[in-house]
Amino acid sequence: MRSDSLFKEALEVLPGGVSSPVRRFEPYPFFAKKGEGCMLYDIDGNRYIDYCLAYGPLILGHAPEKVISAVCEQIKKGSTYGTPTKAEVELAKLVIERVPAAEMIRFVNSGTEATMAAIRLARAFTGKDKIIKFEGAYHGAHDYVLVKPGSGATAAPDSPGIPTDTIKNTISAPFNNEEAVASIIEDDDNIAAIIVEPIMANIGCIEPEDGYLKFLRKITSENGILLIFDEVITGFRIAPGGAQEYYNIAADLVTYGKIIGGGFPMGALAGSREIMEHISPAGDVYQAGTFNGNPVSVTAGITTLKGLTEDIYKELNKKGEMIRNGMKDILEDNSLEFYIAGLSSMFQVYFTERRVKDYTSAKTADLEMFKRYFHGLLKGGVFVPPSQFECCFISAAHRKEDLDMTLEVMEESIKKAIK
Ligand SMILES: Cc1ncc(COP(=O)(O)O)c(C=O)c1O
Ligand SMILES: N[C@H](C=O)CCC(=O)O
Repeated sequence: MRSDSLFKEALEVLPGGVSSPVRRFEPYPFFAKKGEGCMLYDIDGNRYIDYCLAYGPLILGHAPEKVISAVCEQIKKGSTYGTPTKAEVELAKLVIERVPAAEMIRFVNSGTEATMAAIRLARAFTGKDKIIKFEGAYHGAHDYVLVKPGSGATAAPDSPGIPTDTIKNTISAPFNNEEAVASIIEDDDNIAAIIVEPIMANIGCIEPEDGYLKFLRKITSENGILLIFDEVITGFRIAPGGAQEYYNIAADLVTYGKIIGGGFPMGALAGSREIMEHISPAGDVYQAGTFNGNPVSVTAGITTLKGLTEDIYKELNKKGEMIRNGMKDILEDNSLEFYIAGLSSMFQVYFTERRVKDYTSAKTADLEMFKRYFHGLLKGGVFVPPSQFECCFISAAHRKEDLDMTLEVMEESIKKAIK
């Protein structure tokens, strides 16, 4: 069966034909058959150089041998136990070694669960109710954070079904704007936490301006507010210690997902002992999960973190530079207005004359042009996330020849996309 027919069947049984909204694109999404290294294969016989990488977790590429063999060994011994395991302790130590501000960690099943638990913990710890999040930031699909969100919810924000009583505790602010945050805090002494994606990767890819994260650190510390870094994407991607290491800032709480599970479902929240010991059963902030610390995901996480050597980070940075510089050259040669964003192994292009620094400037991008660019890439065998408001990722499995080929396809697709 081909993707077009399978999509018709899927529409009958899955809302919108997919299991997560971002996966849908027009006229129909391709259905994956297998992934290998940096390549993704569909059931129609096509092969794509993959820069979506399942929206970030696959930093070592698809099906890395060491991860797969460790997971297979684990599965033979059981898939879940409902008891503690030695592996959880090992993974906790691996994270804590890499992230100095993390002294304890709770494993959960997704980034959504991680941010939900972190916000509850911050509220309990501070005795305050409200949170500040940034416009266009995405922290998962739960009620506390679906206010001016990014990712798939950019098109239809502020989902129905969320009580107004919940939403009133979530204040959204423009990113990279010190005055906006300062004035919210000045007017309201009931703020428990600021939650921030240190690099906003769910509205494309937006970096913090110089000093912005330091400003957030300072204003939160001075006002008894916890600073939560949502590192579901940046964690273990831009440096072993994530954005905290990259920007040299210690957050009070940090949330993880994606890479920490080595391609299997997992999330986590971490922080100082003083804060984390409020989580049940050490403390009374309830957090629980049948699959928390699942041994299969934990095994994949351990193998992945151990595989992320210094050399791999250096290579990832180089590959990112190569793609970003190559794209700049192509766009300049074609006299297009554009903004190339990203660092390390993250990148995105916006077809706009504006410098993209927040939700409002990101929204000035030409979305029709992006659509044509996306379809051109797909036709040429390159898969990036189908939305302007997602980030592209490079893995350790991408080789120089894959990047060269990608730039050729990008050039062709951009030429065709210009109207
Ligand atoms: C920054 C960020 N936080 C939280 C989430 C939610 O993670 P998950 O999809 O694993 O629930 C995501 C992605 O989905 C994310 O990019
Ligand atoms: N942008 C989201 C995560 O980073 C995409 C994943 C999803 O919601 O399916």
